[in-house]
Amino acid sequence: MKIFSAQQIKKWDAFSILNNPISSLQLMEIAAGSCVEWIIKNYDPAHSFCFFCGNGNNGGDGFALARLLYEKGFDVTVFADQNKKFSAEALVNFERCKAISGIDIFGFEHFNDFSFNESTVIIDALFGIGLNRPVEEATAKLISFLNDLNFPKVSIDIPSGLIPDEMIGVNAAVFKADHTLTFQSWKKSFFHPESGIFCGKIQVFDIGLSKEFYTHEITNDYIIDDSLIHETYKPRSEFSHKGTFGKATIVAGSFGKIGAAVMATKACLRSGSGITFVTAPNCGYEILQNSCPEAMFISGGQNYIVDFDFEENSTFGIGPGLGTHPGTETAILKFLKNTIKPVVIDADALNIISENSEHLKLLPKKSIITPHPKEFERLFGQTQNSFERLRLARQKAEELQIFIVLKDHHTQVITPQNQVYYNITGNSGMAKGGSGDALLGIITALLAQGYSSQHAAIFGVWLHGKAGDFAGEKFSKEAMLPSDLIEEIGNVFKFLAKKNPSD
Ligand SMILES: NC(=O)C1=CN([C@@H]2O[C@H](COP(=O)(O)OP(=O)(O)OC[C@H]3O[C@@H](n4cnc5c(N)ncnc54)[C@H](OP(=O)(O)O)[C@@H]3O)[C@@H](O)[C@H]2O)[C@@H](O)CC1
Ligand SMILES: Nc1ncnc2c1ncn2[C@@H]1O[C@H](COP(=O)(O)OP(=O)(O)O)[C@@H](O)[C@H]1O
Ligand SMILES: [K+]
Repeated sequence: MKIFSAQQIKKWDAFSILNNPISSLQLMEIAAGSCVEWIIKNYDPAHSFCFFCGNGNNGGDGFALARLLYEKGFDVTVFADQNKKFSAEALVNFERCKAISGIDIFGFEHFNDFSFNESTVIIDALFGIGLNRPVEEATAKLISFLNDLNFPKVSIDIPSGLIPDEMIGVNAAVFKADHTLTFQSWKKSFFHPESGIFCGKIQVFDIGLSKEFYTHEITNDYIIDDSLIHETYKPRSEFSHKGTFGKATIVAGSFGKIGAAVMATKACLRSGSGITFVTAPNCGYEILQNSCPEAMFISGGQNYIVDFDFEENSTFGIGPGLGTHPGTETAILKFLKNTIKPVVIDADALNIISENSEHLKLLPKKSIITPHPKEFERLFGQTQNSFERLRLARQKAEELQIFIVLKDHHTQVITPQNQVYYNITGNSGMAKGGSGDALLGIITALLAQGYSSQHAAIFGVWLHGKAGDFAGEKFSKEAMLPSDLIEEIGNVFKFLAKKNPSD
């Protein structure tokens, strides 16, 4: 699914109004109507709703929603600033609200005296995607007051104070929602940790904006959604043999970190690799042969890897638990000098590369690197925030002609063509040592099976997150282990096969 900027979303609204038999006011009514449906499903009529509406169209959504909820029998109170000019659509909906005697409307100055009760739900319709300057002091105070109240909080379209495409300022006033009910598409700031933290759970409602605009409007930002995955996933042909699904070699482990090699190898085996090798130090021999009997062991040293050979037919995934011993460093750099085939690189292999910027040039074109934010910083330098980090990643992916998998809550896959794919599977149960090792194994297996680097990276992060979600459901986010995630990979493939009409 494409992600558009705030400017593009405004163009999309305008295009839809111009080319479809629909007015701006009708769009607002549809938007408010979809919020009502969600509220009815989630809150019983004993709840009372307290609206905070701005003077733009986001406020207009709020007024329309307040009226529709009142008509459904909910208790509704509205706060708004009648001294400031409303947008045309906001004014119409404000007047419609005002005409209903059962809806009390107060000025913002009265928010302090209002008696909120236990059943209150706060609706934030102060600012939407039209915020174009920092929130003024009085409104910032209101937002801070509301944030301190211990009631459920719902934002309309975007938490007020967030900028849809950019980093927020230091100490910016932002409404902290439990739920964000957004229209037509995700906004970029929902994915980034500094701003995403304000959104709570996100619901996206289709309000019927033009499909023609969506098809033709150009963007470089995408969400990895189910339809993209179904297009990417290649079911296995029954007329096949182990050679059909490639050879993968995991290079991992050192004394005390053989577990990393086990997890990467198991994840690789579970993700469909035809023939799997693991190059590890001898101290891991028995552990690996016992835990991953399907994988063939290749010795790379005694307690850490000091040598391993390039093998033309194999796809290499290198890094988990390697350590950064000078012998290992020499082995990794020698390998990279001798290979031209795309490789998957993570963890200590990235740390070794980051010691000298010249090493980056050894990465074969179309390789996939999977840094977490700290590893990214070691490789490419410090950035002030995740938006800036992403900009730098785009630049580096293009410069080096590699794919960067920037790991995060919403991991980003950055292509050499300057595209960004945001992942929306995965959960905080994966914030545990070992999750990254599993990801390396998954991506290596997909690349070995003939998926392109782009597809292996995109499908890999989605699969990893989805398996993490399945494991979280089974064991809880607290208790789930990266090993449980690996065990769930099979259920993700079953889920895909079920949805695939050709199967
Ligand atoms: N038909 C449609 O288009 C649909 C639109 N929809 C809804 O409209 C929302 C976008 O509405 P919007 O563009 O009117 O702006 P909004 O987000 O309400 O912003 C506030 C307005 O206030 C102003 N302002 C800006 N910054 C400010 C500040 N710091 N402090 C004070 N004032 C500030 C600024 O005006 P200015 O003062 O610059 O003239 C701006 O116009 C969108 O998020 C969705 O909810 C849906 O109904 C679907 C159909
Ligand atoms: N809160 C979270 N939400 C979603 N995914 C997460 C979260 N925390 C971690 N992950 C995922 O888990 C993996 C962690 O990788 P990494 O930091 O390299 O761990 P390690 O090297 O310890 O195995 C990444 O793929 C990351 O996206
Ligand atoms: K809002």
